[in-house]
Amino acid sequence: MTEAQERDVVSWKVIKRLLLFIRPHMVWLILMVITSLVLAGLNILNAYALKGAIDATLSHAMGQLSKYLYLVIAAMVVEIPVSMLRTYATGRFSEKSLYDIRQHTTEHISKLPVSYLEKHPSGDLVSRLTNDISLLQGFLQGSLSELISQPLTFIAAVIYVFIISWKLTLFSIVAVPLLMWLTIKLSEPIEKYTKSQQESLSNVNSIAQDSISGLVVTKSFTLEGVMLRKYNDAVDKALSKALKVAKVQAVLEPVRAFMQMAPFMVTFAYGGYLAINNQMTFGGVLAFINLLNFVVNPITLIPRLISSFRSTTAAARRIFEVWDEPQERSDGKVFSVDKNAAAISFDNVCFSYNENEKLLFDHLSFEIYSGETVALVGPSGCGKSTVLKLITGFYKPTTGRILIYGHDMEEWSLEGVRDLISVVSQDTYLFPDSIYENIAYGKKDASESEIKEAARLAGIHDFIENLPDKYNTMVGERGVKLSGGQRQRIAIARAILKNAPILLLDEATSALDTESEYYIQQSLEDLMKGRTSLVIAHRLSTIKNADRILVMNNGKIVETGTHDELYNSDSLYRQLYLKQYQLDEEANGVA
Ligand SMILES: Nc1ncnc2c1ncn2[C@@H]1O[C@H](COP(=O)(O)OP(=O)(O)OP(=O)(O)O)[C@@H](O)[C@H]1O
Repeated sequence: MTEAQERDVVSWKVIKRLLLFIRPHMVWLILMVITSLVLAGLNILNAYALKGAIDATLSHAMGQLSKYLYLVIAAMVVEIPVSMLRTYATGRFSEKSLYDIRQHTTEHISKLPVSYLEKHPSGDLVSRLTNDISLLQGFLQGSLSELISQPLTFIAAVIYVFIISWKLTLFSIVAVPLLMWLTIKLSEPIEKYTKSQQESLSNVNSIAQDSISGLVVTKSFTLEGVMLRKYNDAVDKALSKALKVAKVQAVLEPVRAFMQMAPFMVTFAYGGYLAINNQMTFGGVLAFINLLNFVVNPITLIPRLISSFRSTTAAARRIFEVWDEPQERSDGKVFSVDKNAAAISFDNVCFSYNENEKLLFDHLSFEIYSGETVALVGPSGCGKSTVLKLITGFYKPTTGRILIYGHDMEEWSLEGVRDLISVVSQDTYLFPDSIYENIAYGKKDASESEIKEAARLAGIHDFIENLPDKYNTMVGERGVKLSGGQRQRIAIARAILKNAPILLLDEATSALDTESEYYIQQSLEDLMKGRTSLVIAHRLSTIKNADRILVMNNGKIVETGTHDELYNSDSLYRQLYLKQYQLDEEANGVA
């Protein structure tokens, strides 16, 4: 099989998969095709009536003429409801199918593992959801029904023109197969170009999204020019691919125009000759010319249909790539919380993000008991945040086990584990929604009083009440209208509302100034009461009160103890503490 043939087989497989997915709406597609065929049939009927009417007029047969007139009126009466039905069926089929495709894609994305989401720019996924789905839209709204109905119309029209005059038919469409072959060959690169054009557009989207979400940083470092250049480079690449597609389409245009005009030129010349020599009636020639549209149009549509088919295949493949990504597992059980067992236990856990890479955790073992507050410290990059990603099941240990309340993580359902955990991190994400909703996300079906109580405990209620829209105040993407401390408090209120037994704090106060940090620390300490807490603190001064401090280095726990125990010994903790103290002093001195 040649490369081109292999590509065609793959393309058909992609279209077959698309059609199988949207088969619940096939009845509307079938209706769309049937109504298109009826309309085509009516056009042929009109051509037949035209032929009859002209021949009747030329032979002064009044009775015959009125018979054909009634036929045209009857055709019109049928045509009106049928075209209405066709328009509705087209809309219903395409919109319902697109709805399903969007739903399935979004749902699949929401179930993708964090490892996939961390490796793929979100702009790329957004682009697949928007640009690629728009390409499918064009196909489903028009090209697909044409792809099915036009060949049928063509066959019906060819049969009728053959009946009128087989000689004229052969003469007029003799060059068409050659032109069709030429079209198919010329349009082959379109699929490849469209795929890379869509990939470039994804890149444009990613850069745009990153630039917008990082706008504050961009401006503060006066990097607008750099970002703009990056963006323009990406747009230029997408443009050059788009122009390549346009070039191929432009080359196809003269072929299309020739395919459209040539049969008419032949018919005028040869049909006129046959009529003058009484081998055909004038009505027959006129009907032939009229019907020729139904022979020629499907053929001239071929370049556009092939081009649409190829673009659609490229877009569908990009969407299926997402569908084929393995989802997070959804099996496992929900166990009851056994407070006698360690809440979290790492048993000889080995882990690295990428295969063949040095182990980040090398037989890491520790336990955190129910009700304990444990701090995890260690040099930057030693894997503290990764410990949290393993506890929340975002990543799996390469070897070893993680136990939650005595049960292997592998036996737990991931949702079950996550329901037991509240995470508050320095990178507080607020949804582009109201403050009320942002807190309410902590608990399904939370009542208004519960939400306000959580806000009160987080020390943010009074602030919210003083806002013009109070709890209905909208927070922009990432909560740009709020200070770091206010965002942090909303996140804490959300965690309070969730009321999970395990609390994971990932440098939750590191982004705040000392004063805000002090107040938030109070709220966090309230939140920690009666829960099992694992705290990663950037500022070691904030974890002095932890029941135990685990010091991690080179993938293992190297020291364990209270602040006093560790500080008063010759420990890595003491070194880290003193170094930070020195850095803080220097920073304050500069300030
Ligand atoms: N998704 C990822 N894919 C590949 N490597 C990663 C990923 N996330 C983190 N790493 C790497 O794993 C190592 C540990 O990262 P982690 O964020 O867990 O460290 P940390 O101790 O929390 O660091 P810090 O104190 O600086 O926040 C780092 O070398 C980091 O580059």
